[in-house]
Amino acid sequence: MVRFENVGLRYGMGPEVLRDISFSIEPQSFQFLTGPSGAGKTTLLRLILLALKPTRGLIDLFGHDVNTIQKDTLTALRRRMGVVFQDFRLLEHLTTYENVALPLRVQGRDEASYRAEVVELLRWVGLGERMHVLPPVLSGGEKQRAAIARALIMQPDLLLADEPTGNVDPSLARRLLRLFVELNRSGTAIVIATHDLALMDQFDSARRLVLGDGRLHIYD
Ligand SMILES: Nc1ncnc2c1ncn2[C@@H]1O[C@H](COP(=O)(O)OP(=O)(O)OP(=O)(O)O)[C@@H](O)[C@H]1O
Repeated sequence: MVRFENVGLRYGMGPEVLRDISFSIEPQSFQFLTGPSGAGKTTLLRLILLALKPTRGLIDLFGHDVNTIQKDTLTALRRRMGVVFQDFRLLEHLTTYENVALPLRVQGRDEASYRAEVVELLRWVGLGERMHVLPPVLSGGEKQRAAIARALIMQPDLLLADEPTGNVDPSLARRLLRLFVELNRSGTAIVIATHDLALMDQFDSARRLVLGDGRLHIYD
């Protein structure tokens, strides 16, 4: 579903942050993306999300070359990807329920057609009791799970999560990992960017994409 061939990226006139990156993400696969701080994990995720264009090389996303993609195709491809940002990006004036339902509302869907779906997803992430409160009242871990639910409501083919356990204690990190593994078993491809070694060790059969010095090393 994602293929990079000799991709390079530099910001403005700066040095190349990513150099000759080649790899693929297969449907229903699970991988960690890791490497030291500043290695380019977020940059790589932003390339997949079409938030950045490569300076050189080829990126193929769901069978489309991102360099020649039309704007309407771009929107359709973005919809196939769910993303959990490092800083959650929840809207503070909307309840947990409303935040998670927002992508559906934006699509113009009628609330009656999705209410049960949103409630079920919120229960699945353990926020059944917190759906009517505003984000400032949620704990870090609850915000994290709300952000995950919002990324999942559109049933993406690919879920990208940037440091999803960065702000939670180890026991919640384990629960979140179980959530991602369960989701993967139901068919979603997953990329988790993290430098949490303990987290990766809990799922050591997962593929590891390791960034360092602008290059990518793959451990299957
Ligand atoms: N908008 C930008 N403009 C210029 N340089 C940038 C920009 N964003 C990131 N960089 C640089 O690109 C490099 C890679 O950054 P990136 O955020 O992708 O790394 P990371 O591996 O996600 O780091 P962390 O683990 O700390 O989040 C860093 O040297 C960073 O300073």
